[in-house]
Amino acid sequence: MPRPCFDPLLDADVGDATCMYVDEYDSDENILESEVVPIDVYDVVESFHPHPPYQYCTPASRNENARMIDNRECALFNGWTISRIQTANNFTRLQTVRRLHIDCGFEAEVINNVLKQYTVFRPLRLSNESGLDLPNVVWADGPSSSKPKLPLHFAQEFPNKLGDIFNQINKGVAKFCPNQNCLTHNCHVHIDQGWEMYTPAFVPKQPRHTSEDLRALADGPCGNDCFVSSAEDAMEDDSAEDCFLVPEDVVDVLSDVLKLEPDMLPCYLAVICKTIDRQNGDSFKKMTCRQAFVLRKKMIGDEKVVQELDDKDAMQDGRQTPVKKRRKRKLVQTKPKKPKSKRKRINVCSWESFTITLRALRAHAATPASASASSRRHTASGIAVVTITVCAAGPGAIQPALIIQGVVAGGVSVVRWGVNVTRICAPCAMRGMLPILSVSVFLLRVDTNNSFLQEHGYPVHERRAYAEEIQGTLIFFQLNLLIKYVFPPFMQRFEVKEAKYGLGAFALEEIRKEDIIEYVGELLDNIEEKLDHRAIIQQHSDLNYCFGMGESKRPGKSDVAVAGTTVDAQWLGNPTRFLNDSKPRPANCVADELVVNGERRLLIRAVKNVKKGAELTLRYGDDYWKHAKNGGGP
Ligand SMILES: C[S@@+](CC[C@H](N)C(=O)[O-])C[C@H]1O[C@@H](n2cnc3c(N)ncnc32)[C@H](O)[C@@H]1O
Repeated sequence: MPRPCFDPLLDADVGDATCMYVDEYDSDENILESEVVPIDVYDVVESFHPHPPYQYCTPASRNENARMIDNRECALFNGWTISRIQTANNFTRLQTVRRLHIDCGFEAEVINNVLKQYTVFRPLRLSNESGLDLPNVVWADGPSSSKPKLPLHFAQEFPNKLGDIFNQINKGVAKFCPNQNCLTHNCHVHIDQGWEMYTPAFVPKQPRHTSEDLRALADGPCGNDCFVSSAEDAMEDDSAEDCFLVPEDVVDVLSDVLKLEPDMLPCYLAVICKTIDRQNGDSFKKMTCRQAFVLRKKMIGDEKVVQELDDKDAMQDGRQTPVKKRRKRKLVQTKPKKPKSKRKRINVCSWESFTITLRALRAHAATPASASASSRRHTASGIAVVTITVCAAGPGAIQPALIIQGVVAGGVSVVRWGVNVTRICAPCAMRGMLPILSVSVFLLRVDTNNSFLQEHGYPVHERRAYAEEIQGTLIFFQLNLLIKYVFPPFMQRFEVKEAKYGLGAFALEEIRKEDIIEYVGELLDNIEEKLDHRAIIQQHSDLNYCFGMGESKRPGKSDVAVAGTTVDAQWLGNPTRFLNDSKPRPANCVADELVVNGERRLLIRAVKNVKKGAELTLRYGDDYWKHAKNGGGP
């Protein structure tokens, strides 16, 4: 029955059309309470189709994957802009259309047909709630056929011991969200869809080589006390007394590393253990390759290796060819090899663009233990355990193709990446997919004697807090890099190398005026909270990668406690983090702030042509240096 409707705002009876009755009933269906709620009514045109609701996983660093597509890569839509990129809106629209074409694979003609009805194509994204179907956006009504679900068998259960290195690593790995737009571990969208355990957990590797195999594998001794040159003493290795001189904490590190890389050459093991800098009156300076060799032998046990390999053979024989004769292994003492000239040490990665990332990793591993940018290559006491997940990814495709794991010790990489990444990317490209390299990095700080804290005189409470955080604890961070056509255009054009002030970014080819690259990093929501321990590291290392947005667009200006106003490239970033201050000369780049798809982003834009080999620079501004003078850090 129609009831009169009184709008308290209008103080008038407005009839039935603009209000709704909300009634509460008792169990006998009598109205207990009735409320009249005014409602807004809009005329809906027949052609209106509301955009279906969708959800993003909310990334911690939403701008991480925003590769800007320039007109050389995609010139198709240039005519669509009113003028050259001048305004944030124009820019956003152009980027959006280019992504539709390049990243999402829509034909230019299809996009054109949809958009040509607009004189100037209208913003494709009007607000946070409406807009564009970007790749990897998870739709509320479930993934469409073009967005394959991650198979559930990726979920793995594994036993964990508290305090064990694998426990620590796996805690971080378990909830890593595979979405390239998402850097959140506990991303509820993916977890809701049963993707919690996307990344295979770290499990201890089984050794495949006996000690003597390792001697045979080494190309030659790396120095006088190398385990290879001491092969003649091999028989006495078991009772080698100098191994008892290795302190317990160093032995613990060795034992942890052996769980990750049981077949690592003792010379590399020694490098890692050497990074534990014991000053304060302790006589132990470094582990020798021979000590590492003997300790490995004691920990792993050659008989166990042989037994396990035989068991594995037996299992395979049982499964595949019952009649196949089992190959018996024997423990043999190999003859010592003739020492060759000094072995060429480590060739980590021949894939140049990836080396940049590795360099950054090494810097991370080393930073807290070093006093300045220039010395950090030499003083290092960290181990980074690196997982690289290579995903074959097209629109929405998120299946990891390969996982590479390894260890990077501060200053020295001890991983030999067994896989040429281009090989993996090639088939993706052939299938018309965009190869995406997604990198997760786990940095394990090993600073068991707090030496750097003591050295730098932190007050006791801070020391404890900091030590708790880093000592034997996993500092977990991830990098998601979108790599297209194997070499990402921006990485190809930059080179990070030694500059006047630490590392700097140098042009590998001429960079033209108005060329752009995004400054990416973690988008910090609450500066005061999140910069807590960063401040210590920044102050200590004298390096600050925070870039303030809003009023100030300079690195280091990070004291604005407003959501999303600082991009911190300390742990996540691209080579723009290495742009140094041009002072006192004018800079060749400036930073622009843009709102792209409703999110604040920073672009570094060349303001003049930059010649090949020249350093790319910015003006940090006086505030930055005032800040640094007053104790550095944010
Ligand atoms: C955003 S980082 C730039 C990359 C840095 N050079 C590195 O090695 O990682 C900013 C830091 O670089 C150093 N820096 C950059 N420009 C400088 C300049 N003109 N003079 C002195 N130090 C500078 C300062 O330590 C500053 O905190």
